[in-house]
Amino acid sequence: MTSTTNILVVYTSTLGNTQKMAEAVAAGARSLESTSVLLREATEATREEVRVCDALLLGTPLRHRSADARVKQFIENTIEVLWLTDDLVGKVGGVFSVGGGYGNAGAGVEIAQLGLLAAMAAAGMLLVPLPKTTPGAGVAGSHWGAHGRSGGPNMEPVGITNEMLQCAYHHGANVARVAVALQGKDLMARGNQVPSQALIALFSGSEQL
Ligand SMILES: Cc1cc2nc3c(=O)[nH]c(=O)nc-3n(C[C@H](O)[C@H](O)[C@H](O)COP(=O)(O)O)c2cc1C
Repeated sequence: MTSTTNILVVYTSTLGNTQKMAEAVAAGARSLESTSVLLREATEATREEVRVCDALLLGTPLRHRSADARVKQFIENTIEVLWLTDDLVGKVGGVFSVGGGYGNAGAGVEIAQLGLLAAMAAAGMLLVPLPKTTPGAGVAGSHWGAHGRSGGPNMEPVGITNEMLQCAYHHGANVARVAVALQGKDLMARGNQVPSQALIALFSGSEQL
């Protein structure tokens, strides 16, 4: 009997574009037979949902060259605490984002995506990049993850394209494939000292660990 691989997709969205990317990412993860996929808004997702998943796909709208505050809050409430308890070591991670664009500097895509990946790396997660072989990568690949651009040349809202959604779909499928391949394996060395219960309690707030 094949076991189920749990994929958690977390995002936030105000205008709906990041939600579309998240739904495409989730559809890609669902395209594998042995996955169970949970799509959650960042303010709704719980620490327990993150603790029990095998892979986390985290998506954000860009806000002033950085992640949206709701996604940052999600990181503080979940990844940061589970970093202390080592519950995320060896889980698989991937990221996606949406921005309005504006400017050849990429409007902060790499900085924002790397910020999300840094939180995952600190927690010991295995990060899945976005190779340029990915369909749609020519318009929606940053190498770090899938990125949709919702704005036109003058920041007018034009929405994201099917090609961008296609890229998000394949990124979701890639992350899920890696998680399925690693299912049940514990590859990372252990044995370093864990933080004190007092420190864990200080960081963990009211939600039960
Ligand atoms: C206050 C504010 C700051 C923004 N900063 C950026 C930015 O730094 N880079 C960028 O590409 N887009 C930026 N945008 C554009 C949004 O990322 C874009 O509208 C995106 O589609 C929002 O995601 P949503 O459609 O899921 O709500 C900003 C939008 C707002 C309202």
